[in-house]
Amino acid sequence: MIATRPFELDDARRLVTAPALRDSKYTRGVTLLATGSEEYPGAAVLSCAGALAGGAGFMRYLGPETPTSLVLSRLPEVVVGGGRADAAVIGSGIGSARDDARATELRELVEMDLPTVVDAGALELIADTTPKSCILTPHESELDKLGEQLGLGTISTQKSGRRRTRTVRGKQARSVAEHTGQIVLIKGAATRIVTPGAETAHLIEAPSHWAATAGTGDVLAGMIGAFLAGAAARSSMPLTNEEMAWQASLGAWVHAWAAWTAARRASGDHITAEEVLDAMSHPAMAAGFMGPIRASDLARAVPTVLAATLAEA
Ligand SMILES: NC(=O)C1=CN([C@@H]2O[C@H](COP(=O)(O)OP(=O)(O)OC[C@H]3O[C@@H](n4cnc5c(N)ncnc54)[C@H](OP(=O)(O)O)[C@@H]3O)[C@@H](O)[C@H]2O)[C@@H](O)CC1
Ligand SMILES: Nc1ncnc2c1ncn2[C@@H]1O[C@H](COP(=O)(O)OP(=O)(O)O)[C@@H](O)[C@H]1O
Repeated sequence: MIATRPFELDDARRLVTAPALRDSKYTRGVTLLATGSEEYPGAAVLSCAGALAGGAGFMRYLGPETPTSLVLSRLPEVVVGGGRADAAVIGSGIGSARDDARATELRELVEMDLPTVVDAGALELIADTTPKSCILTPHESELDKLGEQLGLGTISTQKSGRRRTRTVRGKQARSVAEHTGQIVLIKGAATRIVTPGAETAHLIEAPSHWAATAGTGDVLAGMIGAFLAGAAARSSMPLTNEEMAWQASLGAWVHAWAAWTAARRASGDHITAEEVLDAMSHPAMAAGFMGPIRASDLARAVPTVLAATLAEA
């Protein structure tokens, strides 16, 4: 088992910032999203919703006609078209990045010195590019595929029991991180963030399992993009791998608590930021009536989690 360090409320408190007097939409970070496709237009909306919920100062969306008009009709805050950005999110809702009309732009983003979340169909670009400043966000089967493309073997053949699968998955994420030099965030009930060269991975154990529904990974990718853009815009130097990994971990932690908050709201209860803070302070005791959520419910709960995190300690 690789060594892990749980990501906790105090870590989130250190990382989440509120806008200050001199801030503008640009200083809060510009996020570029090249997500969604004619096949999966909904993922474009969900990833943009994740970025907006995470507090993006300015969002650009680059994509084909159907997802573009869907994004504009659902989220008029988003500006359509490419342009200067502090971070990017690519691949969510793209079946195959190699076959996508944006393939050239996607490859450029993978190889640029720009913090970039590489999700779903864009993961297939990693094996035949020279990636730089990327956070790879595979789920288990995408990690397996990526390992295979990189010549590192698969995990599916080695599955035997939950604990063994987790161990093997952690090792596989570590070898992809070391081989590519990029950060790997492996999604699941437990999410791990592995940084190349770092001994310890960050670990987020979800306080509920209601996030296990289609589209929540798209929300996560967008939210991490917004966090990266904010951190990059605040910094006078390019973000280090370590700083990027902290933002990815923050994204996974906020996402897990947003799922918890949305599931509590599904019971009909009005859950305040104060109650969320109480649950986050004593995660082992977090309880209450819960019910099914949609990915968009999760995105809507993100601002409450951020408000709870920003409360005075
Ligand atoms: N609203 C939107 O627009 C949405 C768009 N989305 C977008 O869709 C794209 C494809 O993403 P994806 O994760 O679904 O695909 P993929 O990487 O192939 O993994 C497949 C995994 O599922 C499993 N599996 C398959 N069928 C199964 C079954 N019947 N019952 C059980 N398991 C089954 C299969 O397991 P296997 O059988 O291979 O072991 C494998 O583990 C991507 O771009 C994403 O962003 C999503 O975010 C959703 C919302
Ligand atoms: N059993 C579970 N418990 C808690 N969280 C889960 C569970 N299963 C999946 N998740 C979370 O839900 C999200 C699913 O992402 P992903 O697999 O990319 O789905 P999609 O492509 O449909 O968006 C991830 O953030 C993952 O950590």
